[in-house]
Order: sequence, then C-alpha cells, then structure tokens
Amino acid sequence: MTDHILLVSVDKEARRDLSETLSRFGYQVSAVADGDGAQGLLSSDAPDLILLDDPWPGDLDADRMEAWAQDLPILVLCGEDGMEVALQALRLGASEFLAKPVDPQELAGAVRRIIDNVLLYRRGEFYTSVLRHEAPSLLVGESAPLLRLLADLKAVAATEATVLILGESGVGKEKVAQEIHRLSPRAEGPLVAVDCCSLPETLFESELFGHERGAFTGAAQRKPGLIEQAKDGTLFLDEIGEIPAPIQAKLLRVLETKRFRRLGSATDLKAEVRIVAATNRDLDGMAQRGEFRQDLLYRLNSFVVDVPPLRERREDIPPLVRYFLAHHGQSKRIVKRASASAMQQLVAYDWPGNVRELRNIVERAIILSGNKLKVDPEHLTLSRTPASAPDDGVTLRFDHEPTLAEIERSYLKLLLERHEGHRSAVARALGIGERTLYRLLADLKASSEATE
Ligand SMILES: Nc1ncnc2c1ncn2[C@@H]1O[C@H](COP(=O)(O)OP(=O)(O)OP(=O)(O)O)[C@@H](O)[C@H]1O
Repeated sequence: MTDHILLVSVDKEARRDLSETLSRFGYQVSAVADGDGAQGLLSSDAPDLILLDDPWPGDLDADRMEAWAQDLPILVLCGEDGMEVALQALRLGASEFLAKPVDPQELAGAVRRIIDNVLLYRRGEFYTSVLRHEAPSLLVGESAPLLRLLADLKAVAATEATVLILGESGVGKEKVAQEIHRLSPRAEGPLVAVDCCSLPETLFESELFGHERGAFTGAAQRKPGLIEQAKDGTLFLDEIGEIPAPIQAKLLRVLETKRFRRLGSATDLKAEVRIVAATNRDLDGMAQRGEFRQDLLYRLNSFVVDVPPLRERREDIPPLVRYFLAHHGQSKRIVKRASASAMQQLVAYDWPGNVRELRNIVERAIILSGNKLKVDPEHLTLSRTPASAPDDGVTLRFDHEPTLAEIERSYLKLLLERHEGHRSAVARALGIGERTLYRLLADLKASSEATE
C-alpha cells in the first residue's frame, strides 16, 4: 500500500517541488497551504506522516501542532538558521527535522525511517502490554477478574482435576480450555476439542468411545474414539449441556473409573485423558429439571472456572482491541489504532456477545476504515447504544395474517441477525437447547429452499 504524506507549505513552489520529489519515491502526496486546509484533510483521511515546511502557516498554533503530533509523525523542514523553529517543533511533538535545502535522497530516507519506526513502535506498545504477564497467556487482558482467573487456571492446570468452565457465549471458554492444557503437564500431548452440540446424537457414542469392526452396520473398520485420540492430553467437551442422556451415563463412568469401552467391545480400556468441559447453560437448573444427570454434574463440579462477561471486566477491552487490531486477517504491515473516542465507545458498550462480538466489530472496523490509520467511532457498528440500552423488543411485520410457522421462521431470522448468528445466544433467547435450535434451523433451511 502506498504511504500517504500530507505536505503543509505556504510556498507554492515548495509544494510543487516537494510533491514531485516524494512522488518519485513512490509516496502519495496531498499538499495544502495552511493549517485549516490540513485540518480539513485530516478529518477525512489519515495520512502516514505530515511534512511541515518552514515558515509555518499563520493558522498553525502550538495547540493544533500538538494535537497533530499526538496522532501522526511530523517531519519538519526548517530554514538554514531555523534552529529555533526546529526546537519548538520537537517540543510540540514533531518526530524529526531536516535543514533546508534538503537532498531528495535524504528526505525520502527520513520519511521512510519515520513511518517504519511508527509501525515498530505501535507493535512494541502492543507487545509490552501483552508481555506484562510473565509468560504470555493466550488470554489477553489485564483486569483484576481476568488476572484472578489466570491464577486459578495456573493452579488447576498443574493437577489432574476435571474442570468445568462456565460463562456466557463468546467470553472465551474455549480459550480458557486451551490455556489449561498449555499450562498443564499434558501440554506436549494432544488437545482434542469436541463440540457436543454439532455431533449428531447417533454418531456421538461411536465418535467419543470408538467402535470395533462390525459393531454396527457400516462399521467396516475398528476406529479409536476421541477419548483415545486425546491420550496423554486433554479432552475438551464444549457445550456439555447438550450431551444426550445415554451418553451422560457413559461419561459419568469415564469420570468415576477412568475406564470406557469401544462400541461392540467387551474389554475395558483406560481413559488416559484429562477432561475439561464447558457450557453456557445453567446445568444446576437442568439437573433440577431432570435434563442433566445430577451425579455427572457433581463430578464435573469438582473445579469450576467462571469466566466473567466482558461488561464486568471493561479494563480488558483496550488491550483486547489492540490485540485484535494487530492480529487481523488483513495486511499485517498496518497496525491501526483506535482513536480515543472510538475506544471510549467500545469500553462503554455492553457486549452481549462478549469477546467474540468485540473481535467481529474490530475486524469490521479495520475494513470500514479503509486506508486510514485510525479506527474512528463511525467505523464501529455497535448494535445498541452504549451501556445498558433498553432491550429492543420484537416487531415482526407481515403483509398478511401469518401462520404460526411463518411467525416462527421470521422470529428465528430476526434473532439470528440480532445475535450475529451466534446459535448459543439464539438458543438462550428462545429458552431451548442448541440441539433443538439446530433442528429448527434445518427446518428453516429446508422450507426456504422449497420456496425458492
Ligand atoms: N481473553 C481473550 N484474549 C484473546 N482472545 C479471546 C479472549 N477471549 C476470547 N477470545 C476470542 O474470542 C472468540 C470467542 O472465544 P471462545 O470461542 O473461546 O468463546 P466461548 O466462550 O467458547 O464461546 P461459545 O460459548 O459460543 O462456544 C475467539 O475468537 C477467541 O479466540
């Protein structure tokens, strides 16, 4: 991407000559004659550097200069005896100065060096904030609740205890499971993650426990299950609340005896795994309603990690924003920054979709901000106004009297949009399990294909 330079010079010839020189070196140049012109351009664009020619325009006062210098590197060109100007500029935050007349090579070299340094500095700033934890954790953040959580993870990782991770959708439960594995003596072994709600019920048992040849129609070969694949490592059961009842009983046996059998086998095998499970559902309530085995819950409850929602640890938002700005799928060369006002909005927002929603919003903002270095409030597509805006309520519109099935379909679509496709959040809003939601979505897909 071409670097963009904003040239401010009251001298028409200098504007033309310097623009030509910098263009020859591959820079895109916007030249303006005064402070107001520069300000206008800055409000719609984010150049990589300001080149300020001496004498300064009359409408460039110290405040304005300082404000620019906070956001962008400034290279000042000063007259032969302009040391006073140079010192004043440096005091106000300019990065460097060059004495006129400037050699084109020298000018291009200085511009390149300054722009590259800014990028390095920004990356450095990010790394120092992440490295503040002695060993870089997979979990970015520095709030007191997150630091407490990290301390708990470190303590439990060293043991063989079964861990149950609780928390709303998108808070980072899977990341927590990865962190437990990484910090555990089993770190060299595999981490096998099972999404309990995406496995069809009929396949669940054979996937988890494996099967012998001929155990059922189609079982042509012996197949080791996920428990065996996770040998000497960690088995992560995500969305454990979705495990069908018959498998709950078998899983309980694994937890109690550390033994299991492949389907179609009469021999017990040793489960050499550590089990970590996660859910965003209320397992206590489910157990009371008979939807989840009390004895299994008791076993899982031996060490519970509760991951707080993002709105209860807002200090994590700025480091997370910086992290997502630096680790996005777009060009790695540009590390954008969030402007102070954008960061304020991000910190004030309630994040119903937690860290996943934050990551999505930041990634979208990187795209929406185009070639600007800064992400501004207009690039943020926050779905509600900051801090506990009242709930949106629900309005479904039809141009005829809808059937119950039509209402169901429209409501599902509305919820999917509102929760940005997060199925666990949609299931929670509907008060149903994710498995049931999957069935509804399959019906929805089938009916829309039928009407196409
Ligand atoms: N502290 C964190 N630091 C860096 N990335 C994070 C952090 N917490 C969450 N994330 C990122 O946010 C996204 C959602 O996290 P994750 O999948 O772990 O959430 P979850 O609680 O398991 O969600 P669900 O309940 O929907 O399965 C992922 O991209 C994850 O990498």
